[in-house]
Amino acid sequence: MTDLPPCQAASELRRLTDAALSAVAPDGAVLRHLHLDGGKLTLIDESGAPAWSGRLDAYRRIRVLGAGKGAAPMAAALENLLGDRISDGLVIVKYGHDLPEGQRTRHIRIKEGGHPVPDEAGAAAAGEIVDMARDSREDDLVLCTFTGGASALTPALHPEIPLADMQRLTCMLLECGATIHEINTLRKHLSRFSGGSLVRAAFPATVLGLIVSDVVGDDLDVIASGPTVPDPSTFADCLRVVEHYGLRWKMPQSIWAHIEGGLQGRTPETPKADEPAFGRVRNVLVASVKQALEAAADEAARCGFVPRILTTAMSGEARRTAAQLVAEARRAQAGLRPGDAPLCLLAGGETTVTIQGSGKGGRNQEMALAATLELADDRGIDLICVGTDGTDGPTDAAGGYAFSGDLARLRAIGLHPKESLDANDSYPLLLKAGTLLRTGPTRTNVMDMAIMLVRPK
Ligand SMILES: O=C(O)C(=O)CO
Repeated sequence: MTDLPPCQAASELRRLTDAALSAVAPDGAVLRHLHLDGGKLTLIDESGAPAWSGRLDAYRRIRVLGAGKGAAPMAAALENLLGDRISDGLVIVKYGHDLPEGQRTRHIRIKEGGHPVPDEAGAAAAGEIVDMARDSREDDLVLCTFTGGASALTPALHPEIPLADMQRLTCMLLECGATIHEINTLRKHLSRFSGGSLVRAAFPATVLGLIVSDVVGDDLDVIASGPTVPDPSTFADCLRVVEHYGLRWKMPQSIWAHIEGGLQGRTPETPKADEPAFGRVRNVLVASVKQALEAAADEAARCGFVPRILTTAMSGEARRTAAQLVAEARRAQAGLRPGDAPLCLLAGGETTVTIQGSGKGGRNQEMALAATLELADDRGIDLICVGTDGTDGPTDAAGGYAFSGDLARLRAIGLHPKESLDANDSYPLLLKAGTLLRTGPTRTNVMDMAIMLVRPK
């Protein structure tokens, strides 16, 4: 692998990225929102105000239940905070996302399951969590930790739906272009875990939900399919998704029969906001891409840049979004005079890639490659595109860099950026160019970030 181009921008961009990632580490996020003071536990909401507090000795049992790619460090943080006061717990993570040896939890079991396609291990563990929730009493406190990835990890399916059918439906949903809101509308109606069902199972216990967002808009009912959140969606919404993507005659019969049962009032709806169990629940968003961008912006200001957050809802086809970001950077640059402080423009969200080729890459790598092509004749604009979970697409990279004027160098070393982009083959090119970003798995997930540094021409 070639070394990174000798570019100050690369180390500046990496520094801002690291600041952003540490701000949304899920363990730190838990500890910012739960305080223990003289036996009194307080949950702090998004605005910094107390959302709930209670004395630990008022509870017979304190249990931790959760799922998601970043749920293990959250569980560890709860154990560090509450120690032996935690009676037991079970958290499901994606394979490979358990805690490292030596940092394992003592009271909370961590089990691994399949993601993005659910598997037997996830189904068994999710069923076990639902059973634990059901076993709750009024004097139990249930602490729930959820991050992205949890929906696939918790297929506690209604009994008439075989796991193989859910696996087939998951593949169909992932391939048809459905949004996460649409996919999770279906998931919420198929699992006894999701769409507020965990709260229904745990009633009359007190439930505190600690949630890390990997969803544009941070809708709590959508993140992880909202196990502790009332479900505003209905079976009629499921039907709309099924019809919109032409799935009615392709989808497994058992799943259609379940939805049809719901439409005809034979299958009960998911729990809604007026269900009494939600009177005993507090949910708090403990980390989101907004916090990540704010931390990067603060670090940028410390480094002498004038930061500006463009959006926390970046979306669209990766290569087009990259072009829009570059256009925004050029507009900002046009307003700079020599000697002005450089700018740092930040965007968070999640783009998509319509796959046309058979190459290797991910959303962020495609954005970086598309931006490199865009920036051929520019000067003073550099950017980084980062998947905050550290694994962009099916690769071991988190994303990539794009430096203005770098295209000529890439061509000189025999690379063909346009052809690689068209083949969705960004990974090998960025690797050879030395512009691939590798962070390793970060154990958090607040979607993607693009950070641009803009200097006067
Ligand atoms: O539902 C999930 O598991 C997601 O990844 C989105 O939060």
